[in-house]
Amino acid sequence: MSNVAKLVLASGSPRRIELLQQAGLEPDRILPADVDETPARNEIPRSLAKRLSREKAERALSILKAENDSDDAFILAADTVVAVGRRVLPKAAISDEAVDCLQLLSGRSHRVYTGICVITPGGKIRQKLVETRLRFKRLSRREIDRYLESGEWRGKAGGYAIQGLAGSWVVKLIGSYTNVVGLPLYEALGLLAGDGFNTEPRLSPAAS
Ligand SMILES: Cc1cn([C@H]2C[C@H](O)[C@@H](COP(=O)(O)OP(=O)(O)OP(=O)(O)O)O2)c(=O)[nH]c1=O
Repeated sequence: MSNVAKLVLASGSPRRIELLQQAGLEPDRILPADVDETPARNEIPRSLAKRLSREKAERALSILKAENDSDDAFILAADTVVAVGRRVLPKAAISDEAVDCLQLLSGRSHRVYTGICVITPGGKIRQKLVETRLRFKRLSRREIDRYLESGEWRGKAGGYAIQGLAGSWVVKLIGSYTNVVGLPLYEALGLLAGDGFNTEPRLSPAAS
């Protein structure tokens, strides 16, 4: 199957680009879509992730439409939320926020939700919500302080990045690992393929 359609990733997250590349896909265009990520009153974490992924995809669509460039585009957007019960953890911007998150996650179970949204060239909207459950080991104050020095927490939901140092804190993970990093590959490719986008990897001979 050949692809005449193009893939537009509605995200500024380098992790999402890398994950798509890992699956052998290269977005034709990257269109970061800025949306207000504040949870609505009483909004539960899974609903937030789903709503924001759709808003990001719709924002990208309106940009493409304004440029008259939406006809052959599959738009893919995602939003990742880390939660303890109904509580949504912030995307840590300052170290105090990261400390609060890490103290809360220490020795506890939590969930990571990623909402994914695909808008097809015909304007169909497909959504999925993927959940991963994790448990971290207990973190000492010293471990948290060392982690802060790494800077890996910056801009990450829940104040950690599983693909870095925090990977060694995982006692248990149930579900999709790539979901935690920001884009559940199995489900995202499934949504794209379900509407006719060719998700076969574009292999380069030197790939290792
Ligand atoms: C929990 C976790 C999150 N993250 C990242 C993925 C996302 O980039 C970020 C969650 O924020 P998001 O709002 O989902 O994404 P973003 O603002 O970085 O990018 P965009 O809205 O443009 O798509 O946290 C990791 O990289 N590793 C992890 O282990």
